[in-house]
Amino acid sequence: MNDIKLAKGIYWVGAVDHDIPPSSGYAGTSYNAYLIVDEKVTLVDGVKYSHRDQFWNRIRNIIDPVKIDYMIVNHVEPDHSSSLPEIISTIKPEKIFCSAAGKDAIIAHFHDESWPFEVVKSGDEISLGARTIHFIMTRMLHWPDSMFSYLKKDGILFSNDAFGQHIASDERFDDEVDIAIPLKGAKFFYANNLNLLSPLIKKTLRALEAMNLGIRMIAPDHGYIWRSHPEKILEAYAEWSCQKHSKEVLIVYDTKWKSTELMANAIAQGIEEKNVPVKICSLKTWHRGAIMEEFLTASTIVMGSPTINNGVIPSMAAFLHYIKGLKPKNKLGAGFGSYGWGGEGVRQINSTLDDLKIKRVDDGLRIKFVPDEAQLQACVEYGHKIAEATLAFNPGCAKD
Ligand SMILES: Cc1cc2nc3c(=O)[nH]c(=O)nc-3n(C[C@H](O)[C@H](O)[C@H](O)COP(=O)(O)O)c2cc1C
Repeated sequence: MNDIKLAKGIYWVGAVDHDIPPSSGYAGTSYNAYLIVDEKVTLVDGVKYSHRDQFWNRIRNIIDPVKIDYMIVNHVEPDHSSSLPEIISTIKPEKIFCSAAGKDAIIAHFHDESWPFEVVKSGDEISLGARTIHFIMTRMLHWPDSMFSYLKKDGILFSNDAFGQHIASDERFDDEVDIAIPLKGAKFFYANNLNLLSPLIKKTLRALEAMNLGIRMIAPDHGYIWRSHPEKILEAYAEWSCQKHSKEVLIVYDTKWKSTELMANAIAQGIEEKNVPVKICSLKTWHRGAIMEEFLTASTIVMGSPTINNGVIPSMAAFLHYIKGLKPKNKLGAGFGSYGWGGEGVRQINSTLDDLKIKRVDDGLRIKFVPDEAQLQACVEYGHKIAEATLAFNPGCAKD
């Protein structure tokens, strides 16, 4: 097993996981942990318990684990911390550095108050010998305990889940692959985990800039390490947290007997006729996470559902619930669907758009049972209207 070095004396000692259930919406991930060999040998974060063998083998390849003095816990979510009891009992660290909320969360997970906690706050520094670590609290990004650890001499920011990507790969660094690959993974991660925290992310990015740290590398807890292009992911986060988007429409729908599908296709035709890019995402084939990844940078969402039992079809109900939690801002929306009698489905879509303060094109388009030629033409014209509203929609950067 070859050592994977970020810089002299600084190693990746994480684990790659190809065994993620398809329900997650991504094919695999890595749990990134880091080892700094200095006078005080320091471990930054752990890995998921199921993948600890890879982690221990990597560490043993470099040093006897009992020689580790310090443990830093940047984030207590179990994919990084479920190996902690075994790590602590094996290495018996002199100190465990974490935030105040991190200490609470570690105790609430593992119920052992005797561990040698050393609570740190923003601006605190510890010396490892030749190197110094500077701590930056990033509360609620994305858990209350989250913090960054910045290795000053080497300019490496250990950023826990921020800037991460759920990708299982043989390569570890952004410069070993096409940069579009880690950026796409980071976009999925942001859209599905962080979008609701965008105001806080903007604030954190501003604070990081003001600190003028001279970051040379960003080492997240998942996916590729931003070794050569840290500026690319910082720029991407600045754009995503502003909820900047291109003029593009997503049609998200489901159908039982295909009438809503006929409507979706005709609406898409109308949008295309006005030269606005459009993607049709059937909830039967698209994972909600992939839809949110697209929606992060698309201006307009058009959601379609038949009315089933006085509401939307269950797959759309699940999607509306999901999108509500992620709080997209600065967007335009519309609803449509086929119905038999009451037609409440479109009203339910409208109500979610209103709750999210997504600007509605209008009250939506409903068609009784199966659309005929004239009704399909009305759908094409509805597509024209959505495209025109999209072209006229220029909201700028989202307000905090
Ligand atoms: C189980 C079931 C429940 C339904 N409940 C309603 C309802 O409460 N209100 C309504 O307007 N239509 C209701 N419908 C009728 C459908 O909305 C109608 O068949 C519609 O055309 C289906 O659209 P689709 O072809 O896109 O699936 C129901 C249909 C089914 C199969």
